[in-house]
Amino acid sequence: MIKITVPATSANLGIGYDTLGMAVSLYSHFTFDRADSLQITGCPEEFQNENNLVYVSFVDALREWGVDPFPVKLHIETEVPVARGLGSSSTCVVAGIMAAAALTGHTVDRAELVRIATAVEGHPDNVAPAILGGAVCSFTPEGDLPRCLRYEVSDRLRFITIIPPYEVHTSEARKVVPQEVPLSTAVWQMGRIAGMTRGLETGDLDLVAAANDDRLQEPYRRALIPDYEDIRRVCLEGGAKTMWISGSGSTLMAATDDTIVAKFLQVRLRENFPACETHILTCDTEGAQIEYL
Ligand SMILES: Nc1ncnc2c1ncn2[C@@H]1O[C@H](COP(=O)(O)OP(=O)(O)O)[C@@H](O)[C@H]1O
Ligand SMILES: N[C@@H](CCOP(=O)(O)O)C(=O)O
Repeated sequence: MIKITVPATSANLGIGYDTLGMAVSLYSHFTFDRADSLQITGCPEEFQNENNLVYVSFVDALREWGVDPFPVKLHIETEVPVARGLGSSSTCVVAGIMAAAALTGHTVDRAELVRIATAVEGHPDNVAPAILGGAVCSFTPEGDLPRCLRYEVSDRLRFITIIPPYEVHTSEARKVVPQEVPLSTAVWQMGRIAGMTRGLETGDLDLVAAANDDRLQEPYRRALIPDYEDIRRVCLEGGAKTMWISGSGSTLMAATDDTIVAKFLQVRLRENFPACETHILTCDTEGAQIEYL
């Protein structure tokens, strides 16, 4: 039996649509064993069948390597909520591919994992940090494999994560993002992406806040999150330096370098938004892990 642990991810980091992402300290655990028939437990009933994204990714990876699919017993224990912008789908994709390798004795390195996972997920910004840990900037050169630039994130940073009780499905949230932008918008984004990665590395939250001013997706996606303005106000008044939509939402992520501010802000958020789940997270540095049980 094998156990695979995959961190949640905050994709985009506001400014880096489909490009930046960071692994955070919230985890999904998946145990797999060979079985006579497919058995899936620990997830909503609607996912307990062969269309389960973990199993679909498992089968895709096996086919990629020319191996016939076989049934497994899969148990899921997750802290990562579904359709809230914390990369639950990526945890499933990464776990399925890693399990396919582990149960067949196929050796895969992290680059191969990122390649297959990006093909399944459609964009690399969640799967790359889920696999590598840290913050990752990824892009795919024409006809080539995805390239991932991994950044250490300062361990002084805390990410106050506010998870509303409503879902935002990534497929829907992608429809509200304009498909074309003026050159001035492209220029606006480019320098800020470098500012965001440098600020996270050095723990310079003034730089992170200056860089976190997205014009590609956040102005359009706020409307999908009814509490966006109120939560942002409480976060900034409560001492956070900046806040972004995590992935495609509905989760919002605020940053501070002061653990006391983080705690006070969490209390204030819980009072003001009792229906929201809140966590104080750090950057996960390890990425996906496998254990043989
Ligand atoms: N435990 C799970 N088992 C199977 N599929 C899951 C599970 N968790 C999430 N998913 C899949 O991921 C989808 C949510 O993905 P998405 O809308 O991209 O949001 P997220 O930000 O959570 O990744 C679900 O609709 C489902 O297809
Ligand atoms: N770049 C994607 C990221 C989606 O992340 P998720 O965690 O919401 O699945 C996007 O912004 O659409």
